[in-house]
Amino acid sequence: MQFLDVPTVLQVSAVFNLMAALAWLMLAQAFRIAPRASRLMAAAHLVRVLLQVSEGFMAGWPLLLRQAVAEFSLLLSMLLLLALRRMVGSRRRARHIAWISGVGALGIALGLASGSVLLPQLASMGSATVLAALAVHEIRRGIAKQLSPFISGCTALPFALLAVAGMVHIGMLLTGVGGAARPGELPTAGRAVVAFIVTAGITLSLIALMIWRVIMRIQHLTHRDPLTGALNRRAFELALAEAQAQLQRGHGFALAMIDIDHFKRINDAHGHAAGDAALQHCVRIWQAGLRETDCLGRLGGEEFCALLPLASPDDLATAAVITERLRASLDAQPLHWQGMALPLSASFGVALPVAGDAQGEIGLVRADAELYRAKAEGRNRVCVARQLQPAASA
Ligand SMILES: Nc1nc2c(ncn2[C@@H]2O[C@H](COP(=O)(O)OP(=O)(O)OP(=O)(O)O)[C@@H](O)[C@H]2O)c(=O)[nH]1
Repeated sequence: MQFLDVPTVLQVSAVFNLMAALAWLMLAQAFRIAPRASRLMAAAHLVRVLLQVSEGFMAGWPLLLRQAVAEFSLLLSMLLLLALRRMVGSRRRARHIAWISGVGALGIALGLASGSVLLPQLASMGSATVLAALAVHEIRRGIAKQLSPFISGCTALPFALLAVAGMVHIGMLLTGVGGAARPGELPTAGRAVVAFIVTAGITLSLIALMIWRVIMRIQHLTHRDPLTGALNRRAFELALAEAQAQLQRGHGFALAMIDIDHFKRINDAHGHAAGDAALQHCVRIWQAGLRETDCLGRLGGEEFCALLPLASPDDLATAAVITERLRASLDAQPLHWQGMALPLSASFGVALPVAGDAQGEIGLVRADAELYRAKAEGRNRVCVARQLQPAASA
């Protein structure tokens, strides 16, 4: 790549990093989008800018100092992994990142102390490579379920490239092939371009993750009840209409209407906050008892409905078993409120939907009638609708 001027590539890279840092800071400060993750990203880019800009000043510095700045900065720029974890909503603790970075930093320090040129480079590149591989894993775990394999693959690609480039670099350091750059020396044009492409790719990947996160947040706000996290009425009605459409294709489901028993008493005796906590408690318990394919909606107040997909369209017995499990689990787990255990129970009405009822209203009315019966028969029970007989053909 003789036609490429390495200092120019480095300058372009520094300007790119500076713009990216400013953009992340703007997202954090002005738009308040994922502020902590955005600030971490800005910091990671600024480290790279400082490194690239300071190369001119460092020319007269002792070799040891130049090498320390170069290797520790590389490790520090991997701060972006912490930002990435936030964006994909990783629930695992970040302790392993601290361990890998700590071992890397120790390796760099020991290498510098021993006067070796190779060891600090191996330590920083080794830990950066492991952290990049870890980033690929976090992306696959965090978003692969919600996005197509192509999109999650594209998002993970720059991190995979960084891991591969890191391994190649380590190989070159160990074998001496390709004359790995000594600290303070300019990299070859090829390396400068690869570093720039990987940096730009990682930035684009993180921007894509940020957009995905914002979309998920908007979806959550528009589809979920803010108090309990269950689907709101509108989202539940959409899910029901979709399930009705699937019914024509032979995919059955059941509806379980739910109403918490004597809920007013909780509000009256312990206050509205206790009532809110009771609603959250119930939803937490029911969500834990439902499968991923089921959905739970809050239709209003203390009234909920569960939509339960069935393997066979007439399988009312399975729906009754699932609903009974929901009833029993709430009955067994009182709400702990200000040192008291408040018993809670709910009544349930189960019915199958009716074909041709596009919005599922008939199914809801039938389940509601069973719920009414459960209340009338003493509450804390499940009542199941009789199966409708298919209309006799003419
Ligand atoms: N804390 C709280 N209370 C709510 C909320 N939405 C509705 N409520 C209350 O829920 C209560 C519903 O009471 P009722 O419809 O009489 O029903 P109930 O006391 O559960 O009696 P049964 O259904 O007959 O067992 C009312 O007091 C509402 O104010 C909410 O979001 N939070």
